[in-house]
Amino acid sequence: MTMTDALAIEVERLRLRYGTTDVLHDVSFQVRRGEVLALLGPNGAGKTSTIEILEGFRMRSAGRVEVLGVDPARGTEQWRARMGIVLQSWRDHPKWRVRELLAFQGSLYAPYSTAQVRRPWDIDDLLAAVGLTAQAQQPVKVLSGGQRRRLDVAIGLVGRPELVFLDEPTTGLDPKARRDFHELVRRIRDEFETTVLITTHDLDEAEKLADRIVILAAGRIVADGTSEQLTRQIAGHDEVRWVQGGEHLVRHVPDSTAFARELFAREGAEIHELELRRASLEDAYLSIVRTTESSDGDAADIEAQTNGAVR
Ligand SMILES: Nc1ncnc2c1ncn2[C@@H]1O[C@H](COP(=O)(O)OP(=O)(O)OP(=O)(O)O)[C@@H](O)[C@H]1O
Repeated sequence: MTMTDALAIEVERLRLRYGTTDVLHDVSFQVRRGEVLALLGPNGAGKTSTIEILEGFRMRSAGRVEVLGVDPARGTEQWRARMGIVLQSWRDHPKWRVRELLAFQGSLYAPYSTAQVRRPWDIDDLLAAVGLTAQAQQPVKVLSGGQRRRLDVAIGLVGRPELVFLDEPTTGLDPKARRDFHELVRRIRDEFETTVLITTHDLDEAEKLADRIVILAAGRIVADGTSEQLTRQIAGHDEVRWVQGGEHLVRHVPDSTAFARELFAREGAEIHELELRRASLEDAYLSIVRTTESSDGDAADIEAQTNGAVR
């Protein structure tokens, strides 16, 4: 296997311009096969535009892009059959019954079945995996919002994709459905080594699911690393609270456990109501995005921050 075979996605100095506005500026990142990558960023950062370029739905202005070894601008039907896509917006198939729609969508992938990957996914198994067995015979139009979202996910997975794009897949799902969905993503990664690129505004979800996180802000990559690496990047954001001599005290420190140990060694029995709060991915995300926004879009500043980001 060459280095390129080990990568599902390679993006190098990608640029996108709408009219006179640059939306993506020299975006570079890679996704390894079998990896779950979360693409995070504020509204309007350029996540959907990036994904649409990778899917072959939008032309780039400059840069090099390879998805499953192919330039998406020249992607064939055979290449497309190896990918699954779950878009933000609903598809309109109101009269179809759930099982019938999935079976039809699945049949489109049958010609692309290989000895290694049997396509499509067994429909009853897939219905069970997304929690729609009870709705199998219902028309799509009577599904609730969350059930409809599960069906969107099932449509994205029915072709047993090597790579799946999930654009905010859990919006509108209840907590149980969200947890089931997380299990499903782990299952397709572990059992089928599916590569997953997910966009989400739910940082807890990104932390739980993603092997790696890329943050896009104002069309630039401002961080790229594991959740732990990103969180460590904002060292000094752990919070320690305690009561001593009737006084409520708060400190922000790089390592709350080490600080508490030292505090106890020094003050011992004087310490009451000790609380430690570790910096979360959300703290890291907000800090990274805030720094980017406060630099007022100055390219030189952003370049300097990007060089300092975890890579
Ligand atoms: N067809 C278009 N013509 C002009 N500008 C566009 C077009 N599509 C998107 N944009 C602009 O490009 C920028 C990036 O949009 P994009 O939809 O990629 O962001 P996003 O990160 O996916 O946002 P969200 O989190 O809100 O979905 C935005 O400023 C948007 O207004």
